[in-house]
Amino acid sequence: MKVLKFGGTSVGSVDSIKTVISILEENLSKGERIAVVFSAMGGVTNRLIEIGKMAAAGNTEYVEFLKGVEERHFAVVRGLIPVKNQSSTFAAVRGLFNELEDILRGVSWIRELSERTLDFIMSFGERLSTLVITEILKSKGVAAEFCDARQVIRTNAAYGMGDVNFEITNHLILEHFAKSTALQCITGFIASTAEGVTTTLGRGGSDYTASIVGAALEADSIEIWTDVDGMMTADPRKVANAFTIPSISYAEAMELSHFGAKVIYPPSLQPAFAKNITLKVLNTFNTGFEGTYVQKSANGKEYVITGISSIDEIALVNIQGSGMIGVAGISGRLFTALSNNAISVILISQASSEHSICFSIDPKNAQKAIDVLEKEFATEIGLGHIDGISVEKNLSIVAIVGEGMKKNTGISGKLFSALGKNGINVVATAQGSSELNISVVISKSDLSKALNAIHGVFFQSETRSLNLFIVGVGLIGSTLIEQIRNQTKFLRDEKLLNLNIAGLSNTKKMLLDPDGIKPENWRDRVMDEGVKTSLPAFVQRMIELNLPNSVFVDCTSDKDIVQYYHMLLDASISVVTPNKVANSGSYSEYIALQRTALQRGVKFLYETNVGAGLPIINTIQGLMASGDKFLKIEAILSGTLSYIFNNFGGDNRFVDIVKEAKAKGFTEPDPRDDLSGADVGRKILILSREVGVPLEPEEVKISQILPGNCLNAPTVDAFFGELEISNAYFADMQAAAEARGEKLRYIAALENGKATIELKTVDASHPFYTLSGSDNIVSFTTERYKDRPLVIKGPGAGAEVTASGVFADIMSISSYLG
Ligand SMILES: NC(=O)C1=CN([C@@H]2O[C@H](COP(=O)(O)OP(=O)(O)OC[C@H]3O[C@@H](n4cnc5c(N)ncnc54)[C@H](O)[C@@H]3O)[C@@H](O)[C@H]2O)C=CC1
Ligand SMILES: N[C@@H](CC=O)C(=O)O
Ligand code: NA
Repeated sequence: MKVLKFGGTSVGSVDSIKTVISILEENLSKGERIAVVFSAMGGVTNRLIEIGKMAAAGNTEYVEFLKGVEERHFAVVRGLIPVKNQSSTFAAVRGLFNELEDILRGVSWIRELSERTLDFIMSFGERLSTLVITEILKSKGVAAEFCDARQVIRTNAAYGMGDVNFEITNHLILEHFAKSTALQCITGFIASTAEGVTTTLGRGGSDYTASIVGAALEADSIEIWTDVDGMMTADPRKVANAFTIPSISYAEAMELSHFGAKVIYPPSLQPAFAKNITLKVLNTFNTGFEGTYVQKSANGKEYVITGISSIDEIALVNIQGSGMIGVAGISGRLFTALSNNAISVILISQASSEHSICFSIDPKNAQKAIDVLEKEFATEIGLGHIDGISVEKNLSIVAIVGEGMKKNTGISGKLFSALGKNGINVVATAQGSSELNISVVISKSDLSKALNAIHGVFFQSETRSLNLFIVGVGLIGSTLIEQIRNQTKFLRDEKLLNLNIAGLSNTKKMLLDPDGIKPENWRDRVMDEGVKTSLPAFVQRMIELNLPNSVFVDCTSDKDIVQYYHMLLDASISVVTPNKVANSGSYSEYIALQRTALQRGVKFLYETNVGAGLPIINTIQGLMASGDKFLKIEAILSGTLSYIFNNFGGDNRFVDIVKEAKAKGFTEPDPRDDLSGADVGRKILILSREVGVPLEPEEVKISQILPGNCLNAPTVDAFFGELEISNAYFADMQAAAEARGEKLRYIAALENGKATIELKTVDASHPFYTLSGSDNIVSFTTERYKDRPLVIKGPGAGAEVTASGVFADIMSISSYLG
């Protein structure tokens, strides 16, 4: 025997009822004995309540509303019963509506709607839907019988939530089913008292009916047909990556539902659980899908936790005082007082110091809880043994649930680290000794971020998302987006990582879209949908969006953008940038950014500040962390100048080589920054700081290679004009070096705490002699690399190598966030 139950949306329209009929026919065709329970058509119960209230208020418009309800049922009859068989069903439906109209007329006359009357009015929902579907089945030749559950389910007279008398009910059900072999179509949700007065079963009522019937008949299974793909790992409206849980235990289902999962209401399934009946949650609108099995013990678990649940809005009450330490009975009195006042407690936490107890409740009970407790502990408060009672609102609870917690260690570590890395503060926490659930109380504004971050770390085999906000889409920014585009498939398939570009800004327009801006059409979208660029608004919006795993990518050379880094890091948003401005300002600024990132548990990464994609900063940080000491750095740190000195000579004009370097994307947005030595100055300054020498910008000694007229040119155009007329100056310099068999090299050095940059000539024996293209070279002499320095060499400027360095920084954040 199998019991099937179809919910409101499953029986809500002609089309969905067609599917229901075919599901039933398929079961019958297998020769399986089944019984079926129906809810009212979707929305009808609420409509009937509304109609009842309108009638009680003397609002005669209820008549129109009732017509609407009637029409929905008529439409089903017209749509699914052959014309020749329709009239008797129309008459039966009309008969029920006549009865309902009479009652409502009475309600409107007396202007009173008791719980008892409301139960009776609501009963029409299930009676109508079940009647109509039974007739449809009969018209198709199925031996079906309408079963009014009021004949077989007995409750007391607690209207709105009747208490079932199982002894009598089980007996009545068995007796009823012994009488007939026809398919029983049972009205969900309703029951009656011994006197025959109609009652209802409360929340999850039709599931309860199925569960009561299934348990009484000792069914092999119960199928709950609903409008979603079973129970999900998290609320799919909040977590886009949520997926169906294939198998879940009764206990887990209970825990998840306690924390708000609405697909099934396990307390109503208790009778079935008690008889060990397997439950399946299936989707009428996706019949091929496996759905969720709910069983005594879940099998084949792939993940250590089963699901994540939450309560959107709770209040946290805290009671504390030195007089509570070691005093027995305080918590007993506390919770008794709450219980006597019908205040339900959702979560309790007490530190072992016994100095305080906090618990969470529905916020609508917050004031009542304070009043009750202030009264209960008036004496202790008066004596100062209890400091007082405080309430914090705008909080949410997130709970991870799963039997896997009993067997595995490190689960709470993983939970708290996911929260920590996303800057989510945990206000209170509780773990039951059943080890089935760990709950955390957090700020309501962090709820969606927390759910997504936690879901990401626990359901690893699903794709994780990193949310990128890219400002500046010039050479490096646009190349980065292109690289992301080319890697999207690889990262998704091989690394289970989704790089979601959630924001983009150029100097004119900006666009933020948490659902992602595709790298294929970002230009069009920013142009068409973007709004006028405002950096403060961009940053503000990012912080408001509060997406998990957010990364701000600054691909500008803007000096003012840096002021936002603090704000971003402080909001637990990582920052990745090739822009050197932040790290080459004052030392205090540099160190403050490092500290903020550290404190907030996020990353500030800038490998491309020096040598573009070459692993220079990472190498230093690795050596420093492992205790090496830097004695000397010698380096060529300008891709532009390297390119110039590698290619200038012969018939080439200096100005043309500079223009070539610019065209190849080696120069700074303003090439004067390269030729003036300013860019190299920033780089050696950053290296100094990384190796622990706290220099200020003005302490870097830069010797100029440019003649005064070029150096002082007011605009980029004027600068190129001056270069045109200064060719001889550079040509002489180059020729002199060549004559000696040497090459011009602009070398930065750090030694004995002093940073210098000089134009030198080197002969063939010098390690810096053989360079080509935009090569950078860095030589580190350290205590460990003393006799033979550690050398890093390669292209140190250009779109591809720089963008890939930025990309690598982004990837290292993704592995950090796990
Ligand atoms: N080109 C290279 O080889 C390397 C460049 N870098 C650094 O990368 C950064 C970008 O360089 P490129 O892409 O070559 O320069 P670029 O000039 O091509 O791109 C910078 C873009 O940022 C935009 N921008 C400036 N301020 C902005 C703001 N407030 N909001 C939105 N957009 C803004 C500009 O309009 C421009 O489109 C610079 O900081 C540079 O120092 C670092 C290493 C190597
Ligand atoms: N303009 C810079 C680019 C890298 O930082 C250079 O030429 O090295
Ligand atoms: Na680098």
